[in-house]
Amino acid sequence: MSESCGGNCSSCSEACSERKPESLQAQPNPKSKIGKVIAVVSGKGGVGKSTVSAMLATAMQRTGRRAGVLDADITGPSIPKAFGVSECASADEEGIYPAVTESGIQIMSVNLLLEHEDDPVLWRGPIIAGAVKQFWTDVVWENVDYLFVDMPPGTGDVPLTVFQSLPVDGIVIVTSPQELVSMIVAKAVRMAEMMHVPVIGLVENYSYFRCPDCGKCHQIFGKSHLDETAQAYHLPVLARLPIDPAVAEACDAGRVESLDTTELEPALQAILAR
Ligand SMILES: Nc1ncnc2c1ncn2[C@@H]1O[C@H](COP(=O)(O)OP(=O)(O)OP(=O)(O)O)[C@@H](O)[C@H]1O
Repeated sequence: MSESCGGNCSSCSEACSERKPESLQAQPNPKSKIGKVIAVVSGKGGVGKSTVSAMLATAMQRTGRRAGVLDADITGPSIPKAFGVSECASADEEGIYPAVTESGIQIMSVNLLLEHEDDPVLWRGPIIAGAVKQFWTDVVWENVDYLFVDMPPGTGDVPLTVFQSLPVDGIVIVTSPQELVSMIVAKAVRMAEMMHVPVIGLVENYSYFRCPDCGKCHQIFGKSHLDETAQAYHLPVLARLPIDPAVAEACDAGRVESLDTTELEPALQAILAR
């Protein structure tokens, strides 16, 4: 240790034995109060990750706890539309305020900062990652018990930034039957291990379609391989959601909060057990 050591390793380049490992975690806005942070991830786009994030937040809000959704899917933001929120976020010298949905869920998305929601976001990776970090550091999350982070698909810049900068308490992996599920889960599990974040479990979307006439279930995308994968990685299957035209309609119409979330109850319980 140098004689002039002030105990601040971040402003010192000396490789002394007292050097403390630096945390890359960002401080939230001083006005924010956030309980647990749950990341919702998928291997590729379109498997229903945003829908599952929105439905989990809806289910959580229904328990009387306060939910929030941080839309980290900057180039494909779908959270405001699913909740039917179109007004811009407001801001003052204390920070940016999330939009609040009909049932009181706080949401923040790049779409709430754009003049027109159909404006494309043509930013490079580091800028996108920086914007997501700002959704943590600059946004005033008011007493959110569970903040769901709708991640962009895959393992790029943004997921890395989220796992390094936010204190993520657990990951929910969303898959679909037609994916190479074992590879997708393997990648997510490896990423979670490297980031020291526990995986809460797996949600399979588009699992089956129940015929409205005869009630028979059809596996439209073929046989699911989720059970074998879940066993191999010692992970629980938290839910299997059917292909349901009502889900697509509700999300398109901005009424995700009107959906029945009973099927997600085991996922909710597993999250609450964290
Ligand atoms: N179980 C379901 N039944 C019917 N439609 C669904 C279901 N889940 C999702 N959808 C619809 O599929 C579309 C894609 O879903 P969503 O946006 O949630 O996917 P995503 O994985 O978040 O995609 P991306 O990562 O590309 O944003 C949406 O229109 C949504 O309403």
